[in-house]
Amino acid sequence: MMDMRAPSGLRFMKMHGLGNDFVVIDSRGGGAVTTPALARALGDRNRGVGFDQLAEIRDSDKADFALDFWNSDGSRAGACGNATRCVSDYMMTVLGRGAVSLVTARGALAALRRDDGLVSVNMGQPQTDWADVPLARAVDTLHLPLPGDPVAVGMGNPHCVFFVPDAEAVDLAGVGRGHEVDPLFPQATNVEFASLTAPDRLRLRVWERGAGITLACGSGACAVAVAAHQRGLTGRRVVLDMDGGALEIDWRDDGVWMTGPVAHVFDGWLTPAFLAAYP
Ligand SMILES: N[C@@H](CCC[C@H](N)C(=O)O)C(=O)O
Repeated sequence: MMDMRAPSGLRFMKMHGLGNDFVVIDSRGGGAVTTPALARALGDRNRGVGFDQLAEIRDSDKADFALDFWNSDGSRAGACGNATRCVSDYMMTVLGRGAVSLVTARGALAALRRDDGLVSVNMGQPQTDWADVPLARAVDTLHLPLPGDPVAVGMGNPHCVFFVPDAEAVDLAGVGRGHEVDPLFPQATNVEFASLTAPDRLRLRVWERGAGITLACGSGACAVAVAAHQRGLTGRRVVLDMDGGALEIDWRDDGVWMTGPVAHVFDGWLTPAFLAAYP
């Protein structure tokens, strides 16, 4: 019988930000362990643990830690705002601090815990040039040549933002995948449908690249806030109401700040047998 007091295998943490859920592996002090096959297997909600994204914490000589992101289909993601907030909160506890620095594929980021317990991350400046999103050819990112007149914004990952009269009425499951793989986005894209509900508030529903419909998307919320301001719909500070709850976005001179709740739900151990099956 397995001794539950002395688990073997690989430890993981299960976290979420507004229901956007994550498996987090802390690989500091060792080598990276995630492969596309392991991410896909772990992301399976029936045969694995299940998650929208996997985040792997690694050592960094430039910041407190580095973070790599994987989607549940096994693909890599350059940014994940909600996982960044969750892992930063964990690292602030580990390091006994109220603020941390980190490095992701997009570069150096900073996070802090506010007095009200909510966690903020500076996601950096948005990428509004077509080549940086990236798009397949030179077009106006504020008015893409696609039906629905969407906006393209990069937040370290690509976003295609549609402003619609009523986000609730969109058949997200029906149209999401088609937009995700639109040839204008050579690396595919996250897809957002947003409607203005107040001068500083939007309702947002998200189809994520590599994960499908999720309850919330941090980088998506940032992209929508940037697009809404660029289109003259809002100021620089807005609240985004998603299926899993609300995020505050503030596009400041030093970058796009995102603030919201985080949750560390449980820890577990991946068995040696599971790990051996998905090298
Ligand atoms: N949930 C995330 C975004 C995750 C990455 C995305 N699916 C991609 O492939 O770019 C967030 O909170 O930002």
